[in-house]
Amino acid sequence: MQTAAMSDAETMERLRRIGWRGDALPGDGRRLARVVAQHRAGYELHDGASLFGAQPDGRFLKRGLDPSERPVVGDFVEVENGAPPHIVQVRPRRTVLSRAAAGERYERQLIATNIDYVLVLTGLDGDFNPSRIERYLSLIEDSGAQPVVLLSKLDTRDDADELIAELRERLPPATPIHPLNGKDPASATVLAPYLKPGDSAVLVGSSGAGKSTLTNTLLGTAKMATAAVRSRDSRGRHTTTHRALLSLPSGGCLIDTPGMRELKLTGEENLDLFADIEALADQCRFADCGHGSEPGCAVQIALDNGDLTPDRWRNYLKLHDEREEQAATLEARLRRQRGGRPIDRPHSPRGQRERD
Ligand SMILES: Nc1nc2c(ncn2[C@@H]2O[C@H](COP(=O)(O)OP(=O)(O)OP(=O)(O)O)[C@@H](O)[C@H]2O)c(=O)[nH]1
Ligand SMILES: [Zn+2]
Repeated sequence: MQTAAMSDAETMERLRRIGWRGDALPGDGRRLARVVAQHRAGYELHDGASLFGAQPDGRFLKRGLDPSERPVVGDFVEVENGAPPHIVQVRPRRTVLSRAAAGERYERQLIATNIDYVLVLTGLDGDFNPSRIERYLSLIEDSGAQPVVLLSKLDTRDDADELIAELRERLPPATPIHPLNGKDPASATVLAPYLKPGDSAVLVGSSGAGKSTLTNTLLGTAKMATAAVRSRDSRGRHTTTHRALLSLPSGGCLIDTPGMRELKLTGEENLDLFADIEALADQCRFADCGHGSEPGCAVQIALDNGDLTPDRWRNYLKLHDEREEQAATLEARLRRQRGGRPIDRPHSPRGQRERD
């Protein structure tokens, strides 16, 4: 009995280092593992001790199954031993990062699950772009994961304080913002609260922002290839060799999948960060106000009296247009697929026309 209890405790300890927070281990000779990658040929799993390949059970392959029920990166799954091992069950997810996707019908595509913190990394160099950070935040909203904004390359800029202050003004007050030097271990210690045992984090941001550099600093070794940034556009080359799950010395883990790195807006993200502007637009005299020269336009009034800054309005329009464009592309594609019949559009933020 004693040995069995010991080995359960050890198993639990190992699983905790790859982000497991539950307490019940599966019986029936099954074991628990985490999905770290998905290939055409099957899944790559990690059980806290080693990586191994696995196939999904037949029921996951059934046609018509809601794709969100299939195992995805980040999932904790129960595995039955065999040659090869089989995934027989997906454990309940604590968070779900997803994006809109075009398929046979309009649906969400899962990017990763059981992520506690999304570390949104932006360089304080030419890469610095507050609107892009806002767009990342809108993607993370409703996922259950907490966004954390990281500003790298603090050491390269004398006027960083101004940029940071500007950003603090724009972002929701609860969003943590940490300026840092990704090459300096002392500077990266601000991340400790997000990388405790049982925590899962992902690092997202444009190429060259410093993801590999920061990851190496957190790992305490130079395991990932980093490339010199071309000075003209601050972009690095895509040199990261793919490793999906990294256990950090601090006890937490970092999930690093190509899908996460390519996190993009797709047309269904909500615009809650601009809820104040949406509320303003609802007050325009005309339900279909274009917010140009219409009489009684609440947006123009707010712009005139300074309640709304031109910058924020521009950002809103940019995000809005991007979203509309993506939704339209998606709609056109879906319409082609179903032979020209119109479909229900994803919810549009410009609902004024429906107002009476
Ligand atoms: N001075 C300074 N340079 C940094 C910092 N973080 C990253 N760099 C440099 O920026 C360049 C790009 O960093 P990477 O870590 O390769 O960027 P990445 O986000 O992983 O890029 P991809 O692999 O293309 O996605 C490298 O030359 C780093 O040395 C920092 O905080 N300060
Ligand atoms: Zn208006």
